[in-house]
Amino acid sequence: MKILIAYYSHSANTKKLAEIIAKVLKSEFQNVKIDFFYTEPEKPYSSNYNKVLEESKRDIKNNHKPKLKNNIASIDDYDVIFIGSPNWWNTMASPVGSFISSFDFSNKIIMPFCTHGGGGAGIIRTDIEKLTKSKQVGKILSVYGNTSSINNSESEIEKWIKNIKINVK
Ligand SMILES: Cc1cc2nc3c(=O)[nH]c(=O)nc-3n(C[C@H](O)[C@H](O)[C@H](O)COP(=O)(O)O)c2cc1C
Repeated sequence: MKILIAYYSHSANTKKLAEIIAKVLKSEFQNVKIDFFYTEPEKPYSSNYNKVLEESKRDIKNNHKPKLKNNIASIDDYDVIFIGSPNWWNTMASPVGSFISSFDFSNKIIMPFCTHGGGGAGIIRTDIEKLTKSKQVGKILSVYGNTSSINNSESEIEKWIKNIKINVK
C-alpha cells in the first residue's frame, strides 16, 4: 500500500500529528510505503500571530489559493491520501486548498485530519469533500493542538485508521 500524507502546518502541531499518523500506519500495515508532502506556500504566512490571523482571513474570504513553493509530480500511485490542516477560521488552511486544486482527487480514498484550538474540525471535512469531489472521504481525525493531546493521540489514530475502507463512506 502506498500512502501520501500531505499537510500544512503553521506552528508544527499538524506536522507532529502527521508524523504520529505515519508511525501508527507503519505499525498497523505491513509493507506500507509513506511519502510526506508539506504544502508550503511560496510566500510564507507571518509568524506574528495577529498578522497571520489577518493574512489567513483575507485568503479564506477571497478563496485565494496561494502558489506553492513546490509540488509533487503526481498522485496517481497513491492508494490512500491523508490530508491534514490546522483549523483556520473553521476551515482548512489555504495552502491545503492549493494542493487539492492542483490534482484530480475524484477517485481517491482520502483520510482528512486536523489540529485545532478548541473549535474541533469545523467544516474542514465538508470543504475537503467539495474541493476533491471524492465520494471516498473518511471520517476526520481532529486533535486539540497542544503537545500532550497530540502525543496522546496514538490510540485514537489506531481506531481511526483500523478500517480505512470501512470508515470511508
Ligand atoms: C490563522 C489562525 C486561525 C485559527 N482559527 C481557528 C479556528 O477557527 N478554530 C480553532 O479551533 N482553532 C483555530 N486556530 C488554532 C489552530 O487551529 C491550532 O493552533 C492548530 O493546532 C495549529 O496547527 P499548526 O501548528 O499545525 O499550524 C487558528 C490558528 C490560526 C493561526
